[in-house]
Amino acid sequence: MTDRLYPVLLQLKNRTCVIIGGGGVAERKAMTLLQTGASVVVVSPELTERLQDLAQAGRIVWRKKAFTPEDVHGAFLIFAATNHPEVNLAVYEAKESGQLLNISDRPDLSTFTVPAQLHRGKLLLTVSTEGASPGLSRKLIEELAERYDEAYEIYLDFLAETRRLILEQVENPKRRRRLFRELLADEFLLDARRKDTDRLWERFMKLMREEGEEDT
Ligand SMILES: C[C@@]1(CC(=O)O)c2cc3[nH]c(cc4nc(cc5[nH]c(cc(n2)[C@H]1CCC(=O)O)[C@@](C)(CC(=O)O)[C@@H]5CCC(=O)O)C(CC(=O)O)=C4CCC(=O)O)c(CCC(=O)O)c3CC(=O)O
Ligand SMILES: NC(=O)C1=CN([C@@H]2O[C@H](COP(=O)(O)OP(=O)(O)OC[C@H]3O[C@@H](n4cnc5c(N)ncnc54)[C@H](O)[C@@H]3O)[C@@H](O)[C@H]2O)C=CC1
Repeated sequence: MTDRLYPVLLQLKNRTCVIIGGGGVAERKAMTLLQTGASVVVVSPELTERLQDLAQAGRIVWRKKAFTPEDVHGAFLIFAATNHPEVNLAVYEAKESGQLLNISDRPDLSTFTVPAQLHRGKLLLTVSTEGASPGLSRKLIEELAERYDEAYEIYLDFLAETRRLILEQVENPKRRRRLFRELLADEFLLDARRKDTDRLWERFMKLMREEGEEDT
């Protein structure tokens, strides 16, 4: 296997992301980009209603025009999402070296494709089929959404916080590892599901006490 795609998670805060096209696909990309804190620019003579609202509210910048090569200037990520394959190819030609480009109808020419995604607080699940079936990616994410419910948001916040405390307070590496592993026991998730944060923290304190005793 030497043609695999490599998954990465990009930090986009305040980075300029330029979307060429203002239809349904552009809208979907804009919505997920906005959640990252990216600066979103949309180049298109027309926009969907939702994109128009975002432009009006100042959440995206709208360049109301047909694409010209200088539109990609300064972009960290570029999305070519017009309904004209020749325009999407012109974006490909305009791309400067080092810029990352997604072309909605040409995964073969794209530097990256976008997976289907599910966020549960700090937990992110993604599914990709290397372009074989975006519909299947979406379907699998819907299945995962049932299994990995909203409780994971509370659970991940708890794991993040306890991890911080353990790294701060527990020096013995063996003990640390044991604690991290024990925090993955089902009962913590079940408490999170009951939204019982008091109980979660009681359990954690008990665990810390017991672990401390084992070492002495
Ligand atoms: C290669 C890729 C490039 C990219 O966009 O990055 C690409 C390409 C294409 N998509 C097409 C169609 C559809 N795309 C979706 C949905 C999504 N498409 C997404 C990603 C990707 N789509 C990348 C690969 C991802 C992977 O590997 O799995 C998702 C996951 C993420 C996102 O877009 O944000 C998002 C889930 C949204 C969600 O979770 O809600 C649906 C279903 C729906 O809308 O319900 C359909 C109709 C059903 C079908 O066709 O299967 C077509 C044919 C267009 C035509 O008919 O002409 C092409 C072009 C081609 O295949 O060449
Ligand atoms: N990646 C994906 O998930 C999917 C990809 N597709 C592909 O994505 C493309 C776009 O799909 P939709 O958003 O549904 O199309 P759409 O027809 O709803 O929107 C196209 C947009 O492109 C704009 N546009 C047209 N010419 C332009 C130009 N010269 N410069 C700038 N903007 C221009 C139009 O104003 C319109 O806003 C199609 O090629 C389709 O094959 C379709 C469905 C899903």
